[in-house]
Amino acid sequence: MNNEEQHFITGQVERIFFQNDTTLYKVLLVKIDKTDIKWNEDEITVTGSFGTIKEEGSYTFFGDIKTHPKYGPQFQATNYQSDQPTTKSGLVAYLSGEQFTGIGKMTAEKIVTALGGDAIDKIIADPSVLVPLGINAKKRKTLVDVLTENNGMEQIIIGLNDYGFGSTLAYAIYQHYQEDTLRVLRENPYQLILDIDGVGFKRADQIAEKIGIADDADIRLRGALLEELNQLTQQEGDTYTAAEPLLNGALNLLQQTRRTPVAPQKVADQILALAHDGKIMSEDDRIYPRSLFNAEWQIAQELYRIEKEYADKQAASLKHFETELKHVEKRLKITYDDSQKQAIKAALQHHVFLLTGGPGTGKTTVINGLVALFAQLHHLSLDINEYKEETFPILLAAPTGRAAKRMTETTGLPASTIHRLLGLTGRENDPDTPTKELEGGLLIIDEMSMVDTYLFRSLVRAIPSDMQVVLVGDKDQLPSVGPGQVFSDLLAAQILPEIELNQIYRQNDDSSIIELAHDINTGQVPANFFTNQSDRSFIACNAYQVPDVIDQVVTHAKQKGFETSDIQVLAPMYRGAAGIDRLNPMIQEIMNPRKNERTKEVKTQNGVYRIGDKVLHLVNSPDVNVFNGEIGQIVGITEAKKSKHKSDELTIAFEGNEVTYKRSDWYKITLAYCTSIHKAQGSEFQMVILPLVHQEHRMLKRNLLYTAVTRAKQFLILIGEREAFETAVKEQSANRKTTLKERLKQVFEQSQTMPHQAARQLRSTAEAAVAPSEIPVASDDDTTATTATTLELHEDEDDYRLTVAKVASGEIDPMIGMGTVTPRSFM
Ligand SMILES: Nc1ncnc2c1ncn2[C@@H]1O[C@H](COP(=O)(O)OP(=O)(O)OP(=O)(O)O)[C@@H](O)[C@H]1O
Repeated sequence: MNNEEQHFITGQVERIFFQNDTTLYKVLLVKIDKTDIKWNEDEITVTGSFGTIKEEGSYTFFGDIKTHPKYGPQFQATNYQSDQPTTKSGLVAYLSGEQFTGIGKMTAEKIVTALGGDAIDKIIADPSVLVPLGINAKKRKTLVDVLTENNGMEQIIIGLNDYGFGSTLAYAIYQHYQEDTLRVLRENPYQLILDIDGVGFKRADQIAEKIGIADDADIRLRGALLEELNQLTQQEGDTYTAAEPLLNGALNLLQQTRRTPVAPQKVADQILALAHDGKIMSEDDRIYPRSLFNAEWQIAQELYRIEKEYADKQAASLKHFETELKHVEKRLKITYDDSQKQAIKAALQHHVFLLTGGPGTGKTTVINGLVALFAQLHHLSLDINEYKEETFPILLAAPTGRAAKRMTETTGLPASTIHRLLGLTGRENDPDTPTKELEGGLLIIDEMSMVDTYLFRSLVRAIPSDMQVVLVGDKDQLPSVGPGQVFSDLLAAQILPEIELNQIYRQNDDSSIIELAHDINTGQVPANFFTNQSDRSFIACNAYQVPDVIDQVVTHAKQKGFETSDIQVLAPMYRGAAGIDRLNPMIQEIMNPRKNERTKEVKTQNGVYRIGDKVLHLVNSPDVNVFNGEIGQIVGITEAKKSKHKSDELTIAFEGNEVTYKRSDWYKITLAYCTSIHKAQGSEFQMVILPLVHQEHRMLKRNLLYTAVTRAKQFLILIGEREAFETAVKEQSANRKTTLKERLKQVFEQSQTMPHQAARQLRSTAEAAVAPSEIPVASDDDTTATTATTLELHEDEDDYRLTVAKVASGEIDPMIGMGTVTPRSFM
């Protein structure tokens, strides 16, 4: 319960105005019997998280009156109880009601006469009380089932309300544990950290404290360690960490929530215990979340399986490669250079082949030639209409919707996201979710640099051993948002055949952008970097001047006829004077201002949305075929009173796809006039405007700048501080900590297999980490003392955006499940 003053309303539910099927949130109209609030009418709207609510049922709601900005005063319930009928007639009416199929008034009367006013409690406690009443087994079963279901769920929801969970989380928790919910919460609330997306250590610890779990209880220390291990790997994109940061981080987390120091030795003991139980894995001085440890091994083993099983099989006969390729060249009107030819040949000869190259080096051109030649050699038609019953034998996929669409456009063949290909919804909590097995002869994956460890593991598992696989990407681009750097590890291992294309083709005399990108990659600031060219320019200014300069540039571009979709501002961070949050509303005012009183707009805590606004989708939603990073345009606004769902709605057009978002879905979108560079991976724009300033020095890395620059098709406008650009060119992007390369070597060269227990050297590592001088112990007046690692911002700021959006929309409670967001994120 919260600490605010609690009031109550007892009454009958007259109508359920609204209920959300995927949360427990409901809006009810209640006829008041009794209350301690001042209210002049006999009805009131009550909102809150409830289990099954029956119209005409009698309930007591606890909470307080709150004024909703739109709907006015309502009673916001933090908890409730069902006032079961206790009068004889009330009970009879209830038990002979619709939900008790087959129970008539006579039977109900018989029960109430025999068992009295607390008949329901008696039946739930011991169903055999019905036997002497001569009620047949079928009816007895109905009675017991319906009563336990109604009451069981109700008790659990009431319990969850008691712990302060909002409707979305309460629903997720109930869905996961069902009737075990309250037992899990009582026995080990920290279990929720592992099982429920959105519950973090702090939240679980509040519950644990309430139910008296000791400061140094093993489960508490383990909860902190597991959360810290996940945070450390997720934030940095690593697949493992070391004992020392893990121990320090966990100690810090433990101290932050309860302020009582815990002996480092006790926490170190729990690292050992977790490793012993196989909950975390360790090897040498590395400590892995179990799922990532397994995923790296499985990737290596699956690739080995594919390679080995294929070795005996006959690859396509390449006797007449040159002649066959000539036909293809003629048809595609191209002459492949030597390395492109080699790439096509190698892809046809090998089972798994890696192709990398910078922008404009002909990767797509090679894919086209490969597809054509593969079809020619296997006598396959590339006309999709000829495959009515059978699956199309060439599978093309990319990690994002937009990259998949580009593949379709450039090859003329169907391409999908990897998620779609595998039948994943993107909402899977468990990275180990089983997927479909793939069918076909050739699989080509583009934009491989964006594929993370988990997704790649799912992909390779689904590949049958008679399928050839070609992985295409640009190794110098930013790595995936999720953990790992799969593509660069695969290349670095030098186990699988690979070719790098170096010759730049997409270039004419006027274009200097691609050349610039390649220069950036060498780590040299080119002499003409800050000199204006026909297709790019540099405007020097400091962080505080950036918005003004962008204002002028965008206004000018609009006057010149550039459309909203042509102009893309890309920035490294959300916050700061030159950050995305500052720039988006400003550009919105230029590109899509409020024209007059009648212009429709809806307000959110993050600003306003209008028809015509460019918006970014922040999560994967395969159910509506919209993916993380896709940009759409608002084409409709429907007010709640006119909408079927009684919620304000936005209709957004994505390429060839219109989707309606209820207000509760708005956390999935944000304005997209300016987006993060990470979100722009896999997309290209006519004009890219790129502000970089020194304030963002943590983010200024070569691969970030390279990725941003390579998004520009026609014009590139660099804005900001010279030294920020110079830093970005010079700062080699730090490699992520991963061991996929080693696993590949272990499996391919030494025939090793994944060990079941890897706690070998952990004891000494964990003990060594317990060096008291290195452990920050917050003093009483220093609740913010923390290690550098936990306060560092995530390289991928997009997690921040999603979390803030969720908080703003009420989807998540700001106190819980902060994910990668740290306290500083909210400053
Ligand atoms: N051998 C070649 N001869 C002539 N033109 C070529 C050759 N190879 C590629 N090109 C042309 O160069 C341009 C870029 O090629 P392509 O799109 O295949 O590169 P890419 O590596 O896929 O680029 P990006 O990664 O930027 O999409 C295309 O216009 C293509 O027709």
